[in-house]
Amino acid sequence: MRRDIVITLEGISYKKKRQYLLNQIDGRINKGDCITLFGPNGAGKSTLMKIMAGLNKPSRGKRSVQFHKKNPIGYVPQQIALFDGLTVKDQIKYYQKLTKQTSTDFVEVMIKELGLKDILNKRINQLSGGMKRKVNLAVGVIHQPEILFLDEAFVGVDLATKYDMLKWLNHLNAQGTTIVFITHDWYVINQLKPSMWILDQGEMLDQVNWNAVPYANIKSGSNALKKMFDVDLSR
Ligand SMILES: Nc1ncnc2c1ncn2[C@@H]1O[C@H](COP(=O)(O)OP(=O)(O)OP(=O)(O)O)[C@@H](O)[C@H]1O
Repeated sequence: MRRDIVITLEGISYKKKRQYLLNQIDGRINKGDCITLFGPNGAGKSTLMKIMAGLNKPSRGKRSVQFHKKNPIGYVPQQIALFDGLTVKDQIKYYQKLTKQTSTDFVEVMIKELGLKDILNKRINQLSGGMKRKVNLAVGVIHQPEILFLDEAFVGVDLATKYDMLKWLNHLNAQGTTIVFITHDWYVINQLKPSMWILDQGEMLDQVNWNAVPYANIKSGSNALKKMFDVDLSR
């Protein structure tokens, strides 16, 4: 079955201070895809994600999008962007209003699935780092985006919290939300079962399914990238 294309990237390059941070990246994201941008520190993952999300303009190349909603993108940044003094409940209400999300059903299901009920009346500055990540995810998807970008959304999250977040993401993906994420966590990759776009030093080396990692073409990659693959294979 042919699925709708959401984003197409053709020959995307990104230059900063005469240095190419991304070089000739091609790719296609279809509706309902789950994709991880994978590679060592400094590979260019966050830079590429920002271009995909329309937050950065490429120096060269073309990004085409086919969106259907008015507010199609959800972007959960590495930095937690919440108001310290607000309660979780008020935080959710604030973003609900801001994004004109009128489906209280969706918000209720999210609160239940993400396990936010017990912390609704807590202020953000009373929450642990992992709990803040959960709330950060909740506000990032509150408007039911067509495509969700997650830049290292699981840093410092314990396994129980991760379980809730992954269950919710799998649920959204099964409902048709396209997901693109960055993580250094193999557990997260194994749970979300994504296609892996393997990046190193601004180059796209291969695109493989998560369970075809042993066959990925990383020959021209750095030692750092090779070590990352060794870690997986020796588990
Ligand atoms: N504004 C900028 N000016 C100059 N260099 C930059 C800028 N932003 C990023 N870089 C450089 O571009 C490269 C890619 O950065 P990017 O944050 O995209 O990598 P990443 O793969 O997401 O890394 P990490 O896993 O550490 O988050 C790095 O070498 C970084 O130092």
